Amino acid sequence: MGTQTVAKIPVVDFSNEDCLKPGTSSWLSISKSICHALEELGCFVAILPGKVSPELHNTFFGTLGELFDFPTEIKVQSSFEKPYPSGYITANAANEGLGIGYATDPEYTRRFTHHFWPEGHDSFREGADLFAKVMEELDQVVTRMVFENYGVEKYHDDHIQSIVHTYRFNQYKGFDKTGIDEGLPAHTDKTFNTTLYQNHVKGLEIYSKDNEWISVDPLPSSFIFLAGDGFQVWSNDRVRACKHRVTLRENDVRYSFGLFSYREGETHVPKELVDKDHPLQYKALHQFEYVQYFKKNYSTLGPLYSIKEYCGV
Ligand SMILES: O=C(O)CCC(=O)C(=O)O
Ligand SMILES: [Fe+2]
Repeated sequence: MGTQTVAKIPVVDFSNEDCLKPGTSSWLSISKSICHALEELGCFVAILPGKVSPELHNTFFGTLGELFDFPTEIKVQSSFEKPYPSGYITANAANEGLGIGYATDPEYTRRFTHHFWPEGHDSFREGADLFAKVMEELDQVVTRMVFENYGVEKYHDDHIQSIVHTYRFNQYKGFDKTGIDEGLPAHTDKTFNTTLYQNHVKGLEIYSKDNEWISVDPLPSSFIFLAGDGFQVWSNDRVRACKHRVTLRENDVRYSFGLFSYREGETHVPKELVDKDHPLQYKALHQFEYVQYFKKNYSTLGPLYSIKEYCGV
C-alpha cells in the first residue's frame, strides 16, 4: 500500500486487500490520495496485482488481436446495443474501436462474442467479464471514497444503482504503418468516470494544471482511473474532468480498453456541495442526452467541447 509518483501521475497501490474494505486504515489513507489526485489532475493509476495475472493479461490481448483481425464488414455489424455508444467507431486511419453496451452484464458480452465467434470464444468472453468485474469494483470503491470525503456517502448507493457501463476496445496501428501520430485528439470523456487498461505500448497523455502533457507509463496489472465530465458536474467543480489524448510514437500495435460509466437520469450537484465558497456551477445534467447531443454535433463542436458550455450556470 502507498502512493508514489511516476512522471507526475499519482500511482495508488491496492495490493493490500484492506484497501478495498471501507473504514480500514488502508482505505482511509488511500482515499485522501485519490481525492487529491482527482482534484488536481482528474486521474491516477491504480495497481491491482492480485486481480490481473500476467497470463490473463497476455491471453486477453491476444484475443483482442483476433477481434480486430475480423473483416471491417463483420466489425461494423456489431452495433446492436443501445442506447450508449457501442459497436464500431473509428477516429482516424490509425484507430479502430469496438464497443459493448451494458458491459457488466454477461449476457451482453456473450452476444458480442457470439457475433464474432458463433461457436463461442471462452477466453475472450471470460476475460471481458473478468476485467469488467475488476473495473466495476474499482469504480465503486473510488466513487465511494470520494463521496465519503465530501461527506455525502448517503448518496452513494443510489449513485451505484444509476450507473450503466459500456466497454470500448481500441486498436492503434504502429506509427510506421500509417505515419499518423494522433491516435485520439485531446478530449475529456463524456462519462461520469472511465477506467482504462492497456498493453505495453505507450501513448496515453494527460494534461496537467501546469499546461503540460504527461505521458502515462504502462505498469503491469495497473488501471488508469479518469474522472469524466459527469464527475466534474456532480462535484460542483471540485473534481477535474481529465483532459487526455493518445499520441502514437511506437511502431508496435497499441491495444487499450475502457469501462465507461454513465449515470442514468439526471445528475444534480448535491446541496451539501453548494455553499458561499462553492456557488452552484451547473444545471442538472442528463448524461444520455449530452452524449447524443455531442455525437450529433461533433463536426461543429469538436473534441474539446466543454461541459461548462453545455450545462454551466
Ligand atoms: O486508448 C487510450 O488509452 C485512451 C482511450 C480514450 O481516451 C477513449 O476511448 O476515450
Ligand atoms: Fe477518453
